[in-house]
Amino acid sequence: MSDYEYPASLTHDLNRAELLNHLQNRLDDARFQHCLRVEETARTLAKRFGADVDRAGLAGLFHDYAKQIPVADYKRVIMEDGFDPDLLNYGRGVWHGLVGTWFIQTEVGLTDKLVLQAIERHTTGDPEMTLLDQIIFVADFIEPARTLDAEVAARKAAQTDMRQASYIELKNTLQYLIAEDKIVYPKTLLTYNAFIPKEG
Ligand SMILES: Nc1ncnc2c1ncn2[C@@H]1O[C@H](COP(=O)(O)OP(=O)(O)O)[C@@H](O)[C@H]1O
Repeated sequence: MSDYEYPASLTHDLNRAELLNHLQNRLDDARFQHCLRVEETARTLAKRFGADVDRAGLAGLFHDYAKQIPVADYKRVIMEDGFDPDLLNYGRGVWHGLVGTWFIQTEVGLTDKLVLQAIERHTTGDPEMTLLDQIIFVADFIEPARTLDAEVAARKAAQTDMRQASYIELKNTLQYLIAEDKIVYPKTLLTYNAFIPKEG
């Protein structure tokens, strides 16, 4: 198993064992293992594209911290802590990124804005996604346990082109949501428009 330590400036002095303990308090083992794989994948992508490896690893490790928090807790935080009430029309799939960072700040104490932003954007995307944001967005989609056609195609694209890899993921997510008659958080559509390859 990987054993990366992160700079105290990013973790507020939490060592790796303490970080993993926080994750394991909130996640079942399958989801925890996924987080470790996304950490590894994010670090690889960050090295490949010259992004901040520690921020990528830490954001990858914590991206799904809030994935299994009870719906009632989310609803309370959305209603009481200044979130857009429109979020109540969506579910945990959308909340664990956009609202999940509230739990990460409150319970773990991580405060690095770039790490939190990458986690915030990892599910819905954002038209303004930075390279670090794209790395977390894509790492979640191409970690080694992902084997669907679109995931394999995105992994191949991510050898050279993070915007193309992000685009493949965005297209797949929208196709999936529509095929399954699921509600679409509109920011993903705006992100798709921003990432669609330009002609010529
Ligand atoms: N724009 C969106 N609107 C509604 N649901 C979405 C949107 N984008 C992603 N989702 C759904 O949210 C869930 C969590 O997505 P994601 O974070 O990518 O998966 P995971 O956390 O399992 O790696 C998935 O079911 C996904 O289809």
